[in-house]
Amino acid sequence: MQVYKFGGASVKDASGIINLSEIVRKNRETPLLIVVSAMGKTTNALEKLTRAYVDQADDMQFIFEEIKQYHYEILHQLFAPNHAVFDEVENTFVEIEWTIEDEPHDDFDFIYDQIVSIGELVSTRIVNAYLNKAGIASQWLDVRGYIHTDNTYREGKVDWAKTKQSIQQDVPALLQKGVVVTPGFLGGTSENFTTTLGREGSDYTASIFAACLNADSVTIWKDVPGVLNADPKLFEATVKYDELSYAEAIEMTYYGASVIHPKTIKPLQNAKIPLLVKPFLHPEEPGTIISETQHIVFNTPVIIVKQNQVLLSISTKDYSFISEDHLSEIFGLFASTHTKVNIMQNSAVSFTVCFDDAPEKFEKLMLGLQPAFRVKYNTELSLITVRHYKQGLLKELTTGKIVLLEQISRNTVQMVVK
Ligand SMILES: Nc1ncnc2c1ncn2[C@@H]1O[C@H](COP(=O)(O)OP(=O)(O)O)[C@@H](O)[C@H]1O
Ligand SMILES: N[C@@H](CC(=O)OP(=O)(O)O)C(=O)O
Repeated sequence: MQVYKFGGASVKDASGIINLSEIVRKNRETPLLIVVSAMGKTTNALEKLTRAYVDQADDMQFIFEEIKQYHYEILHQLFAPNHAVFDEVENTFVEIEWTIEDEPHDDFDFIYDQIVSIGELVSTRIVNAYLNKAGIASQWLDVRGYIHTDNTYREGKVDWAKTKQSIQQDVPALLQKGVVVTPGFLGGTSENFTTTLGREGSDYTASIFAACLNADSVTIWKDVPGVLNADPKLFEATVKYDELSYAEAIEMTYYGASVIHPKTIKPLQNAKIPLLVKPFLHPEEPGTIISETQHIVFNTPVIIVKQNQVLLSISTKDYSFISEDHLSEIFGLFASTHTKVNIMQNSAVSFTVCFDDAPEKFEKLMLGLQPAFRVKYNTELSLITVRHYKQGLLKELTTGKIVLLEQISRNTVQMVVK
């Protein structure tokens, strides 16, 4: 069997959904499970709605209406007005209505998951209905009953044993009857609440199903020809890799190559399942294949840029050395605020650390650090990582920029620049 994953960009409008159905139609020789993300930028819009609800902002209803309108316009282009999918979508939106009618309570992350998950619940119902309308037998699977997580809302941790058991129990039989369509990005707790797996987590969903079902391959359909040596939105001349090893792909995603979610590779590597990254607009092209292969010579360096970074310098107040005890206290705060360290460096009296700017986490971090340490920080920075680097390229990348921190190893250079 195979797993396909279609991201937001591929289902952003009616023609995207028609294109998806054509890709599926041409590839139905083996059983197929399809993971779909929210349409276009719906998750961003639902995040805005969650914020507006928690703040009880005046524009809350307006934001919600815009989200509904966007989906209904697409529905009208794909279905006759009396089609049953209209009720299915309406009923899903009603779940948000019920949530936002009540006063918001304290647990922002819980509220976030209950509202933001609607994006995938709606998109998959639309895709499933369209496949059936196009003559491709398809069933909708509620992923929340199959990917079991703990209750770490916004970053659900998968209970692999339970997940494997549920998926293996039901999904193979469903796949015999036709295509199975399921939401990406979501899981469910033992109390039947919805969780999300972290932003852009639908790639990970595809990888979880593939590992549990021992799939022949996973294909993620993207708006790019495959994995490129850099983000084409930031660099003009990019080169596609025909082939990558799991090891290289896991490094690239760890450093921030957003084309694949960082958690995607491990389950596939463990089960030796190849991952294909292919262009949804040119499905006949080979894209990039990521597999066990070892012997790839990198003539083209990989460039990864993470924007919106903070560089925080933490020093003792009395010029005493930064000790292991200090580091343990500092790391404790990073762990408790769920702040992932992207790069770090220490000197005698200071410890410097770079991470993604997330205002709520940053505020909590500062509150924890300020009583014991002196802290200075810079924001709006970029973290540039170059793998398989060449000296000339590093110069080119930093021309006109101030390098605030640099780290070099045999294969990788990382620079925090302003
Ligand atoms: N190394 C890279 N190769 C290809 N695309 C990249 C790379 N790094 C970043 N990207 C970006 O990833 C985007 C595709 O990922 P994403 O927007 O998450 O797709 P989807 O919404 O379909 O999951 C591309 O449009 C591109 O801008
Ligand atoms: N819709 C979610 C999950 C996801 O993976 O989306 P996409 O496949 O469009 O990156 C998000 O935007 O975070």
